[in-house]
Amino acid sequence: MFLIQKRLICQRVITRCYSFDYKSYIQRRRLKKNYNKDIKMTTPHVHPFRRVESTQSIIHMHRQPFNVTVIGSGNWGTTIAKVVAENTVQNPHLFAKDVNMWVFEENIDGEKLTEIINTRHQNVKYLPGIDLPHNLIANPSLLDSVKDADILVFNVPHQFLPKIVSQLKGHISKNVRAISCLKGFEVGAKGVQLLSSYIKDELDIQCGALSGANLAPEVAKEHWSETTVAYQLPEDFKGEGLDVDHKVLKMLFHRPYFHVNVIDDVAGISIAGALKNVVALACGFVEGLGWGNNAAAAIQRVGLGEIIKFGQMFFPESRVETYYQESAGVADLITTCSGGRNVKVAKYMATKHVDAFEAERVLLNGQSAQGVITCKEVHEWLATCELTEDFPLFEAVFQIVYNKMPMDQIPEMIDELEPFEVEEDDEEPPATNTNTTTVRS
Ligand SMILES: NC(=O)c1ccc[n+]([C@@H]2O[C@H](COP(=O)([O-])OP(=O)(O)OC[C@H]3O[C@@H](n4cnc5c(N)ncnc54)[C@H](O)[C@@H]3O)[C@@H](O)[C@H]2O)c1
Ligand SMILES: O=P(O)(O)OC[C@H](O)CO
Repeated sequence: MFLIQKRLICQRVITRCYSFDYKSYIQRRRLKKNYNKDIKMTTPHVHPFRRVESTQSIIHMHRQPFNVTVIGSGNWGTTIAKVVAENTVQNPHLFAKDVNMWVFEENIDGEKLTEIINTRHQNVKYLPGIDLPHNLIANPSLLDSVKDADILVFNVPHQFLPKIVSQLKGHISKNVRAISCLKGFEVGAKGVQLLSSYIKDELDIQCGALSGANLAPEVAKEHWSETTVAYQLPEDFKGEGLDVDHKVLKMLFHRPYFHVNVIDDVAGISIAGALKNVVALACGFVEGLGWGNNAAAAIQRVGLGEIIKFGQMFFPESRVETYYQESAGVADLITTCSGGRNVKVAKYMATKHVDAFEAERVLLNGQSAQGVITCKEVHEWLATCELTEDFPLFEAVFQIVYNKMPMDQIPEMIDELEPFEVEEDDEEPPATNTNTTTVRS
């Protein structure tokens, strides 16, 4: 036995030494191992295209690395810009190092926010206390920030999106690709639209989405979390290595502390991300009323049901599995209902007896609780379809926020109990023998 083993080892060593280049074999194994680890660590020398023995590998193509611009610099906008800028430095073959971040300019104690970000490398207003990479360049001009971009990452509170998109119209090439990190809907002449579809339609560019259980302050501090990116290859996809695909997106967003799963269900992750903010407001109301964890859990249960129903009814292309399998689904619902801004605003409304806008003003220092706007958009859409009664929790949130409905009426509003009817049966019940078990063949 010992002899056989020894012979096998010798054979392997000989094969490695003489039949091919052992060093490159080890190198390839290392690259493959890193890639298979779902790119847990990204280094300048490891990217998915280099290990592929393909003539279309990115190192053979005549394309410059992708330029990335982040549009938005709020709490999440700045956090995602940090994530992206860390990855562009580490993957110079794939991405241009400098990342432009469009900043809605404002003065902070006499200084421009863009100047503060570019010199002190902190967004002192929207992400204080977090050091930003030096290759993240704040730019107050929207058009200048996008002029060389291959990839646009949209990340603004969604009420500002239409104006931004209208300014961009006519200035963006069809070959640009985009990811929307926004949570909300656009309700207008086209009915209810995903924000990624809105961007796609308005700018004529392919757009996916990023959404997950991602409270920005935790991601910014590099506490581990997961997210979901969803993207569908466009009809004019240029090919691997020449265009944005799932691998490129993973390289752009995945960090050791921010684990990315890339799928193609753009609708599923966007619906879940938008609607969980409405559910979080309801959670905040019952928390503010002092009703405790059971009430919050009940709200989340009903809320998840309405989220899935909304998806199935209006976006049948969304997949039910996404809601429970992906970070963008139930995980985001849980984290937002535990510690998000929507729940804080709603709790403050309940305890201080102020409206949502006053609560936002007092608590958020210019940030936005997106559920406040989303519940109105959802109500408008459901009212148009005469379906408000089918979504009693969403409707209750709207009525509380905009029509001062008392919060303690939520349980009655969402009560689903059907009246229990006893069926009259005149027939004799069949004789049963409780000691026997019927085995079906
Ligand atoms: N913050 C989070 O934890 C988080 C996490 C995941 C997703 N999101 C989503 O990301 C999106 C962006 O959220 P955020 O947290 O970055 O924003 P935010 O709530 O921090 O909003 C502040 C931003 O809005 C900008 N702003 C103010 N007035 C403006 C105007 N007139 N035009 C354009 N911009 C203006 C400010 O300059 C600032 O950049 C939202 O849809 C949100 O739901 C947020
Ligand atoms: O702070 P919120 O309530 O806007 O929620 C933040 C994120 O959407 C959580 O993923």
